[in-house]
Amino acid sequence: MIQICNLKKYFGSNLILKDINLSIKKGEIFALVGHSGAGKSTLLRTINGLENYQDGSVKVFGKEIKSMQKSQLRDFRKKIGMIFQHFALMSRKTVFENIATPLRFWKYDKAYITSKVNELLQIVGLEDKANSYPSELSGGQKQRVAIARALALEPEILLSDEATSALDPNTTKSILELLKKINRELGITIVIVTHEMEVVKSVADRAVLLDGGVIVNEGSIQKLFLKPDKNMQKFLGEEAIVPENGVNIALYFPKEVAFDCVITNMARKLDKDFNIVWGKIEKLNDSVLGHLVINIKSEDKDCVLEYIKKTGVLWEIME
Ligand SMILES: Nc1ncnc2c1ncn2[C@@H]1O[C@H](COP(=O)(O)OP(=O)(O)OP(=O)(O)O)[C@@H](O)[C@H]1O
Repeated sequence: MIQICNLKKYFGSNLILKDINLSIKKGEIFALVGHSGAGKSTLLRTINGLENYQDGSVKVFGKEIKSMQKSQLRDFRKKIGMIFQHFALMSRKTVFENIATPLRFWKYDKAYITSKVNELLQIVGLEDKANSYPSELSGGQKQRVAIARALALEPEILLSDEATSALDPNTTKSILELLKKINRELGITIVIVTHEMEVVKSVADRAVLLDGGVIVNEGSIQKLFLKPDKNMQKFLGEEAIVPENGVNIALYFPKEVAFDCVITNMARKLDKDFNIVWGKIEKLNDSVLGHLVINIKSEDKDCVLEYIKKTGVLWEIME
């Protein structure tokens, strides 16, 4: 659905996106992740033609954005909704009118607008706020209005630029649930820009990690988080503090073995002592992942590794 090849984007003489390659499938929730200034928003905005690009290709629905005429671009943008961190609502208009704005622009008839806006209010759970003004709403409610407005023209893609960054954790959770519902029930492909790991973990199917305009990691959420590589570890700020004696082994439990009693079975079978240095279990989208670091005596290394290899648990020696 979205195909980006060898994309280069300059602002003046500064190269901001450096040879980006990625492809986003229909129906996915895809995240562009990275620290501030990594180029996430710029990359997102090339997808709906809000930013131009100097080199490479950005194809959406099979069409190259750079080669679209103005009128083609207008029709194309109709199929792509967008939401922002600060909602971008019109303060002098009611919730109803905010949501109706794109429909009025495209000159839909009155009856259709009324029924469409009411349907959208129901989807986002704001049936009782049609006549309220944005200033009378909480942050989460404002974002719901913005989502309803973004869905008004029945887009195939929804772009979300830090849509939950200004919200508290509980509101973030409810907005993410809404985005998941929209993805699942309306079949809309969603591309999310975020610097919040919790957002990526709870909704995305796949992600790319951007650093200085370069994709430094990519793949399914399970792949990125199950056994984070050096780039992911740096981004996550996870600095493992481990004992200096013996051998430290990091264990990663994929969902297939997440609930197996691997460690207690190993201790019983091998009759070896080990320390648990640290561990965590977390929810990734709809699956569960465990991560544990153990410390063993150097002389036990071979037999412990031999045992672990048979369990399906991923492992690495921490140097
Ligand atoms: N209109 C612009 N003109 C010049 N430089 C820009 C413009 N927009 C963005 N940049 C620069 O491009 C780089 C990437 O910005 P971008 O907003 O895409 O990053 P980001 O990863 O989305 O970060 P943030 O979350 O802080 O917005 C930054 O160095 C920024 O200063």
